[in-house]
Amino acid sequence: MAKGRKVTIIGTGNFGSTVAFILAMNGACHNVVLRGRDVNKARGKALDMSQAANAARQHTVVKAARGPEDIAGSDIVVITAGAPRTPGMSRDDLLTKNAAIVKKYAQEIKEYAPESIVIVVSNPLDVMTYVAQKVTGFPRERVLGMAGILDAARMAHFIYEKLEYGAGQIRATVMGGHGDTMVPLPKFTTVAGVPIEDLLDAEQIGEIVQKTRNGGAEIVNLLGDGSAYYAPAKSTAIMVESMLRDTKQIHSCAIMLENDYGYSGIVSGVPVMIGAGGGEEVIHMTLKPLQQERFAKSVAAVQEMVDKLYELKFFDEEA
Ligand SMILES: NC(=O)c1ccc[n+]([C@@H]2O[C@H](COP(=O)([O-])OP(=O)(O)OC[C@H]3O[C@@H](n4cnc5c(N)ncnc54)[C@H](O)[C@@H]3O)[C@@H](O)[C@H]2O)c1
Ligand SMILES: O=C(O)C[C@H](O)C(=O)O
Repeated sequence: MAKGRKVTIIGTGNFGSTVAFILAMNGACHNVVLRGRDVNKARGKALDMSQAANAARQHTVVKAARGPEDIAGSDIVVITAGAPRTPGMSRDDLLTKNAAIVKKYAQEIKEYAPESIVIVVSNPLDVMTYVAQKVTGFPRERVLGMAGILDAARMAHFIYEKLEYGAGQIRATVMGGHGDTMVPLPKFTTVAGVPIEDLLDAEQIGEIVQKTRNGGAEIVNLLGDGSAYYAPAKSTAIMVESMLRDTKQIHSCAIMLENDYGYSGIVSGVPVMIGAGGGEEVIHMTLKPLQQERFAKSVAAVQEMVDKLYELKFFDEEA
């Protein structure tokens, strides 16, 4: 029998479970594997989702990993393990805690699924993507971070709130890091092809940009005990399905920059063409000086956290 496509989700909390559920409901692949700290919990969720797939007449089977060896043969591995922030915290406050978790699982992926494509979602997203790329040593096209699709979806929603029309037709663009310095790009944003600058005034657009930057924190404050997961999980599933179906569509993703937008050796969010090979090509847009300046600020914020990890000797073999 031909080998089916296999997607492993590491971390079976709110985010990981929701990504797995979306993939199972869409029949995105043959196998979804849940790798969690608590094997019985992962088994319970896997059974529940496999039964849901049957109800949906889908062929996807969800299984729990009993140990790291069960991730072998994965086409794609999504790392969702890590603490979420709670009210009053910034994503950056999760740096050292989540870096250790991502490092552990990146080592596991390197050993057991060396041919896989890795999608990182744990926060702070850009630094965790950097950690996963350095620890696995995979080429940059096989280590991507998910954030830009989510941030653009939020921006689209806030545009809809102002306009009260156009839902589903709004194409927003956000680049830069997934933090307070992210760079929403109104000049690359349209409603059914109409530039938003023809529909909203500068003050309204400024409010949308600010709401987009604050989109994650708004939900953290409302939930009280964790962060958003429905829109993040759907955004991740879009990336997974783009790879499985080799769509070659462009999405904003975090990737190690190599002579892109004036930077090398640091991760940030940029438009990437996604296909069967992962992030197959970084797409270069012409930025205006103010946009370039904002992007530079965002890259510098990520670089600062990466430097902190080097100061802590985090990347040394024995650390
Ligand atoms: N990139 C994005 O846009 C985005 C969006 C939402 C959430 N996130 C991030 O995703 C991560 C997960 O969020 P969530 O809502 O699923 O949180 P959650 O608390 O529901 O689940 C966290 C998962 O990580 C695992 N985990 C925690 N500590 C661990 C450790 N020391 N070792 C191994 N596993 C450990 C838990 O067992 C659980 O499975 C967080 O870091 C959050 O900030 C990112
Ligand atoms: O805001 C968070 O901490 C989680 C995530 O990065 C988000 O944007 O929803």
